[in-house]
Amino acid sequence: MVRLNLEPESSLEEFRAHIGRPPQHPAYPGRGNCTENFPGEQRAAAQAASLQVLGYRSLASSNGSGPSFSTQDDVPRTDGDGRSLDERMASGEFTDRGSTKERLTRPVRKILAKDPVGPGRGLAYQLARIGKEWRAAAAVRMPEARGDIREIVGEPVFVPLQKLAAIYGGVFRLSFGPKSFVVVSDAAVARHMLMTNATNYSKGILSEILDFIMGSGLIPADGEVWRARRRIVVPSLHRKYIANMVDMFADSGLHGVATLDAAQKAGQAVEMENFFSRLTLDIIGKAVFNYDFDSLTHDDPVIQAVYTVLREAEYRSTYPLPYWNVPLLRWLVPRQRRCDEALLVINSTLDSLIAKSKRLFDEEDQEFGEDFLSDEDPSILHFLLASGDEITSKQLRDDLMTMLIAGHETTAAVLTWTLYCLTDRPDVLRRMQQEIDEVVGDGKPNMDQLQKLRFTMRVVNEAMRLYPQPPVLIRRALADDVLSGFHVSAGSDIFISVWNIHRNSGYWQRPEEFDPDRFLLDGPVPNETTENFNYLPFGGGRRKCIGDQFALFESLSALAILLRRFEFRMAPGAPPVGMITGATIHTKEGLLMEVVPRSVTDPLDGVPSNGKAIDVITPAAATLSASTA
Ligand code: HEM
Repeated sequence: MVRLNLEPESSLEEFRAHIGRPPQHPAYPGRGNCTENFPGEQRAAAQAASLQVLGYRSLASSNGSGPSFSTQDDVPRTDGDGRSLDERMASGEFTDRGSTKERLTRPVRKILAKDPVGPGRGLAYQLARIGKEWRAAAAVRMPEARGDIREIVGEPVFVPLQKLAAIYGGVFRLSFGPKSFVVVSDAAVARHMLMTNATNYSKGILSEILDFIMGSGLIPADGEVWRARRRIVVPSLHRKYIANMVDMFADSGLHGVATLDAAQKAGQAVEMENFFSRLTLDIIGKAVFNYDFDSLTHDDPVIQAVYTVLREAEYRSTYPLPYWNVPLLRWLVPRQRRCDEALLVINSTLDSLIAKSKRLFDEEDQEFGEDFLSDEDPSILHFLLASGDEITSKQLRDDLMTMLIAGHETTAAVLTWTLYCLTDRPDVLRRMQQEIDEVVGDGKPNMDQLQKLRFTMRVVNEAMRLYPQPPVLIRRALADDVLSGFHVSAGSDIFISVWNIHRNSGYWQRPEEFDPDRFLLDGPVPNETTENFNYLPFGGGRRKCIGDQFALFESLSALAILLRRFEFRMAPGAPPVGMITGATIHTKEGLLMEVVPRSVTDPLDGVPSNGKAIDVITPAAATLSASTA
């Protein structure tokens, strides 16, 4: 049961008037309409309309007409009085009411003003004057939504944040009792935090949550440790390394083809989120430490351990009480014991991989070029060892673990949501297949070919706009700052909602629509710079993703291989896809698809190839309907 009590602290209209902005918020044009000069009911209706504009794409149900798209619960969450958040917002309940003190003293002022004799009227006048000051003070305070932490526990957090941003604007405070966060949905503010004034922001809560798993790896690290590690790790993903990896991407993709073939022959639908999770785990294992999880074929304790800690990190990021910091509870609570056991499995596996790589490196007896590439071990681990950096095993483990996690579920989520976006856009799918047929055909896609898949790339770019992974970036202010005119104190925790920025009708036309053509085919591949920080799929500034090129080539390769060989349709009776949040956006019920071999004619020689895979490495074994969670 959701108990919403999100009460604004100051008046947005007053704020806008105060700083002389037009009443229509530039980032949320719908807002201006719904709050300006409207009596209550009209305002409520206008708010409802603006929520619809910002609301969710509601696709038809999955039985043949596409999956339905829902929030965490398919039934709208309701308050104690039975009303949903949407209904309560539409009723105008959250609309700003200026200063609370002014509001509370207003009835007294009115009574005093009726005093026929002088003193009451004098007091009323004084109260009115003070009330005006209170209202003026409220107008420059950051808008504030107050609530109950339970409202967002278990719900995809970016969903209520989008609704609240529609009311409170591009920068507002979200408070739960004594805890509060600043929510940023404004591209200019994001640019300020990520680039112009990036040194003022640390990873804050994220470092605290990820400490048990990534230690001082690049994602949670801050300050000098981060600077030193970034300088050393970034060169490991150089262009020659990625070119080297492209062949491995193709081999893994073809391994995936064999798995899908087997599922299809057995008449089984395939849960594609799970499939992509396994495919990208296999790829990142080889890329980072030359380890073949082979999770497409089987489950083993290491894979289980990886998922146990991943889910634990997600659980901790939304659980209000960090009881796992209490040693006794950590031992008493079964899920915490399981997590500790999983960490032991992972750490000892990583330690033995590091030892093996060191051994190989010592035996190699060869001079490396600047790229430190080795045929025997082309991994990032080898690079880090060969580049001669003095590094502790613990730091090495933290770096590897960070890249394993950063590069795995993000790419899996991008592929999952790309495929999802295609489920009701056969026209887009056909154009991709045509491009893939012409450029790659049945072979293994190489780097040159992948670079020519310009339309396929735009499809991935657009899927990352609609489903950014992660949907929210987390920061903590190290010193006081001013965001969009509002004072933010040192120590404030801040969420940059990439989801909101990517779906903002002030930045994007028809923001809820999947439209790969919004990015010009002959233009540059869109990124935060080309799109003026309205588009942040890989973040921006000095903490920008270091694996963006790796991930884009990996995604293109997987799509080129799979879409050449198969048609993907929602499986009959598949549950609604839904969304839940973790570090990335997960489906709620999986993306259950029917996989049908594709019949194609090779555009080069006109011979039907039936899209058969060349060089299938391993016969398929896994049934991919089991959840990895
Ligand atoms: C499509 C896949 C991927 C997406 C969407 C993605 C997204 C992101 C984003 C948004 C950030 C910035 C986080 C922040 O500012 O708080 C980030 C950082 C990072 N990513 Fe990626 N990533 C992907 C793939 C990869 C891969 C394949 C690797 C490694 C091989 C990787 C390694 C990292 C690392 C190490 C950081 C931290 C950089 C730093 O703080 O200095 N990512 N990623």
